[in-house]
Amino acid sequence: MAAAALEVDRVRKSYGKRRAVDDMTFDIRAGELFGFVGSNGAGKTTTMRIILGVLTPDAGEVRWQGRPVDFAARRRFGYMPEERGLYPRMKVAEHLRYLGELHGMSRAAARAAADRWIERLEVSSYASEEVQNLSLGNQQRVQLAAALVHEPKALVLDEPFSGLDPVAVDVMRDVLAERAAAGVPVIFSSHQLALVERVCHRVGIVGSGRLIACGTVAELSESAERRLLVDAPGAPETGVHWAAGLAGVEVVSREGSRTRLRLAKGADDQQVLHAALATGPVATFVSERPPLTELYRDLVTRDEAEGATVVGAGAGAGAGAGAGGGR
Ligand SMILES: Nc1ncnc2c1ncn2[C@@H]1O[C@H](COP(=O)(O)OP(=O)(O)OP(=O)(O)O)[C@@H](O)[C@H]1O
Repeated sequence: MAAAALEVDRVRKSYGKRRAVDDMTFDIRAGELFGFVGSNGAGKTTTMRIILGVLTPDAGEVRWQGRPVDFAARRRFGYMPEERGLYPRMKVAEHLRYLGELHGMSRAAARAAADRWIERLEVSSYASEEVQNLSLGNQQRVQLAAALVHEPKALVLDEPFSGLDPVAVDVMRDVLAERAAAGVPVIFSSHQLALVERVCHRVGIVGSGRLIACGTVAELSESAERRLLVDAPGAPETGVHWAAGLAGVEVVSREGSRTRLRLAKGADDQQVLHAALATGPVATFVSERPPLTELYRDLVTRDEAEGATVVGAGAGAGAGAGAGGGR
């Protein structure tokens, strides 16, 4: 297990009376793709701006490799802001070279890096165009190149996938996975939960400024209601279902002899098996993991109903929370 590279420790930020980020604690490990998800206004952008030092927290701190993040460390981070931040009238290649030099690269190194990323992100045909003449999706590819050009040690990306076509999504995903594989901790926010589930090692779910859950999707699903898929070919396909009336068991869907069931916490799956066997042989009896989209809905709804409950590995833990979260 890689050690925490970037730690967000009990960070708070208010705008006037509104608490935008409240006691936010999590870490991102070297080589990890960390998905940062949550409803609109939950506090993701504010947290990422604090990581980058664009905003100062009211309390708490951000650490890089165990030390409070300072200007020198931040200079080595790559950032893709939500509002994007390219100069519209600058030419693509020129812009990337300029940003490389701004981050301390030599002219030759900045030129080589700009050329490399232009090619990797498939915007070569626009290298001499002004940024403003590119489509929004292509501007976004350039924006990613801008975050990468100085070979950052950590990547913080605010909704990098929004508005991209499917091919561009694949390019973006591959580049982020490559960077992570090279040891770079990568955090990105997104509302595309299926994508987050596919690409991220761990996920942090934010609700009302707090981290309400954090871990691998498998870990997050441990706190959710269990699902079973049961195929009982001998059971009648119409009429009262064989699982109806079992304590804590809900029939979610029914397709021929196959049934999907939801089990409340503490419900006994053996009683389900007995009931299924009572109809004849059982062809399938497997636990299913709900997709992140459903886990997210359950966790956010539960959090809103219960208040400050924190679930999952590392969520809300104290400084240096490196607990749990295997891949
Ligand atoms: N400059 C600001 N002044 C006042 N309130 C702000 C400011 N920036 C953010 N907020 C408030 O802070 C809260 C968190 O906003 P933030 O942009 O961090 O959310 P988010 O999770 O990134 O949302 P989204 O998914 O919509 O981008 C919101 O209630 C927002 O209205």
